[in-house]
Parts: sequence; structure tokens; C-alpha cells
Amino acid sequence: MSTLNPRITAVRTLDLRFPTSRFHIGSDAVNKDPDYSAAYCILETDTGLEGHGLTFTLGRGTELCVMAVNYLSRFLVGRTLSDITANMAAWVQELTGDTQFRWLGPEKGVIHLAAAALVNAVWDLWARAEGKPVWRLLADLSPEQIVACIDFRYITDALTPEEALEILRRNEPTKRDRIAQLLQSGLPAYTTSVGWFGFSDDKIRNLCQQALSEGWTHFKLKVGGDAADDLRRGHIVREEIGWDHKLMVDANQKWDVGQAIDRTRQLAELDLWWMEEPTSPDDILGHRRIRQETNVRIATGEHCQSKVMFKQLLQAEAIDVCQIDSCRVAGVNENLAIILMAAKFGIPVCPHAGGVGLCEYVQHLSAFDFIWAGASLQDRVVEYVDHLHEHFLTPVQIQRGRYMLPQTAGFSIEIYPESLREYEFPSGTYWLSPEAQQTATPK
Ligand SMILES: C[C@H](O)[C@@H](O)CC(=O)C(=O)O
Ligand SMILES: [Mg+2]
Repeated sequence: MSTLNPRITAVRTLDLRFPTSRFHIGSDAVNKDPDYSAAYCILETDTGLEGHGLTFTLGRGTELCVMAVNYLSRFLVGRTLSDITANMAAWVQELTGDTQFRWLGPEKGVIHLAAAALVNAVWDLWARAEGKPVWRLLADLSPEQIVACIDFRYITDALTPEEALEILRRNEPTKRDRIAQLLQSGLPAYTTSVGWFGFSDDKIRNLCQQALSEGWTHFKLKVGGDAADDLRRGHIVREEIGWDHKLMVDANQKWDVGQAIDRTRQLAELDLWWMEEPTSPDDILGHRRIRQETNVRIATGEHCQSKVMFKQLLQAEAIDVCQIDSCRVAGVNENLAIILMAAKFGIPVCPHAGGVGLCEYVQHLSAFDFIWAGASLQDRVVEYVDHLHEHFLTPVQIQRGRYMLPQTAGFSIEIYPESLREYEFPSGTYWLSPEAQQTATPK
């Protein structure tokens, strides 16, 4: 263990917004004009070491997340790293269970997104103090230490600490082989960047051709528009990628349950590998019905607000694919619980990463899944979107459609100071320029 034990002296929080809406990047049937944004926080310490974290948002909502991060920072300031990591489950309970803030959730919405930024920043600080990337820090923890990071309250009817330990201990003897495999050939991935909702047919064709030449084999298309149009766009993608590659579609919660069933059945002629977010993310029984009444695998999770919801999706046999998100729930610790539950229920984890920083984050969690939990790459693909990586000091490395694991200490989430100065809202140089009027955010 490292001897570095920095004390957190302050939390600096920024409202960061990128003008992606100008080019329809990130657009879907529901979020038609997203400006990829983040409440970004920097944990300052007495040693000079910093911990960086963010929670992903879309444009105008960022302001609320920034305020929530500032409020919750009281659970970090004045503490040493080991004060927090010695009993992380207890600290997470404190962070999410404050007797006044809890009323805003509990464990959902803005306050939970804010908790994610801070929890992830602590993992960044911890990993930097250890001189390891987060995935390696997790790989080197003992099963008992991993279990000690998890708050099992509300999920013991699906996964007890003893069952989690059993999964981890079962995988421990072979974890070195899987680490070696990951270091050599990385994590399989898919691209969503070919098929945003606002892209023209020609653009979709060109992007498919480019992605094929880069070695991609799994592609996702946004649907949820006019039915005939969705099918036509789907066939355009199929014409370009052929029928041997995998195609997934994402409706981003557009439909009622009955409508989702009809539309999924229609789209099934595209030979879908999964249908994503066909209806409200809160509708567990709705997802189950869609799954039962179509012959298509159902994926959801990017808007699944807590481990309790994931527990029910798994218990109800409502999903085929578990899409964790690094910031929707309270960061690494809650995601460890979800990944272990998915392993117990035999459901593959294919993380969501459509946003800023989410690709950088989630590679560490998928590595944890492979090393410790699901212990398989079968039917697992990590989402990749090809945007905004240039702002990160250690952006993801993709080779032939696979994430190659980072070697730099930390959580890969630090953004260049120049980018912070340019895109901080509303005072950054971009937001003060006339161009800014062409994006969705300032309206
Ligand atoms: C608004 C986001 O871009 C969303 O469309 C991302 C998403 O659903 C995905 O990546 O999946
Ligand atoms: Mg999605």
C-alpha cells in the first residue's frame, strides 16, 4: 500500500459544456439537441496530489449538478484519503444518506449524479496515491476489500456479502490470466458514432464505411423516429456493414410499452443484437413484457437510477443486457454491486458510454467485470463514441474496435486546463464567442 495519505482541503467544481448540439453529435429521438456537459470536480489536497471526477449531464441541467456537488463536498473536505477508503461502504452511506439531502432522492436524480462525481474523484485520488490506474487498483484489492467497498443495504435479497465474496473468491485463482489477456488484446467494443439521430443518410453511410475500415464489428443506430424512416435508416446501415456484423438500436425511452412491442417487432427484420431503452427506464415490468413479447434482446441501464432498480430488472428477468453507467449511480462502489449482481444472474454487462468522459471511465469498470465478476468476454461489448477525447490528458486508446487498457495512474478523467478555460459555462472563451449562439445551451 502507498504511504501517501493526502488530506482533502477543498473541492473545486466547474460547469463544463461542449457545444455538441451544433453538429447533432449525441442526438437521439428524445435528446435532440444535447450539449455534452459535465459537473467537473477537483479534490485539492495538502500534498498537491489531486483527484478529478465528473458527472455527465446535458447542457442546462449542469448548473444543478454543480450546486449538488458543492453541497455534498462537505463529506470530503477535511478528511484524509484513508479516512474514506478504510471503510468505503460506510462513507458512501454517509454521502448518500445525509438526513437532509436524502430527501432529494433517495439515491436518484441530481443528488445521486453529484455523488457519482465525488465518489469517482475519490477513486481517482486513491489510484493516483497508489500509482495505478483504477482498474489495476481494483484488480489488486482482495475479495474482502472489494466487498468492504459495497453498501449492500436494499440488495441482500438478490446478493449478500457472502455471495459476492463467493463470486470474487471463485475468480481469484484465474484473474492473472484474464489480466494478461486484457493487457494483450483489450476489451471488445462497439461504436455508436455512426448513427446519431440527427445524421443524414449520406453521413451514416460514410461513417459506417470509415468504422468498418477501422475494424469495428458492432454498430448502434438511434431509432424512435417515424417507423418507416427508422427501418429505412436501419437498412442503410445493413447495406454498409452487411449481415455478419452486429447491429443494435436505441430508442432512448421514446415509446409506451405497447408501441415499443410493435416497433421492436418491425425493427426485428434488421436482425437486431439488442433493442435499447424501448420505454421508460423506470418501467421494470414494461421491459419484461417487451422482452417476452418480442424475440429481441432487451438492453437498458443508462438511466437506471440505482442498484435497487438494477436488482429488480434482474430479478424480474426484464433485461438481457445490463448497461451500467459510470455516473448515473453513485460511482464505482455502486457499480461494483451492480456488476456483481449481473454476474450472479448471468446477464452480460455492456456499459453505456455515450457522453463526455464516460468512455474514459467505464473501461476500468468493464475490466473489473472481466477480472473479478462475469469473468467472460462472451456477449460483452463496451460502448464507444468518437467525440471530445482530445480534451482528456489520457484519452481512451482504441485499436481495431477494442479498448486497450490505460496504464496511467488514476481514473483517466483529467481534462486539460485549457479545455476547462475554454468550455467552462458561461465564462469560458467558447461561451463568450458569437459561435455559442448556435448551440442549444444558451437559449
Ligand atoms: C444523449 C446521449 O447522447 C444518448 O443518446 C446516449 C445514448 O443513449 C447511448 O450512448 O446509448
Ligand atoms: Mg442509449
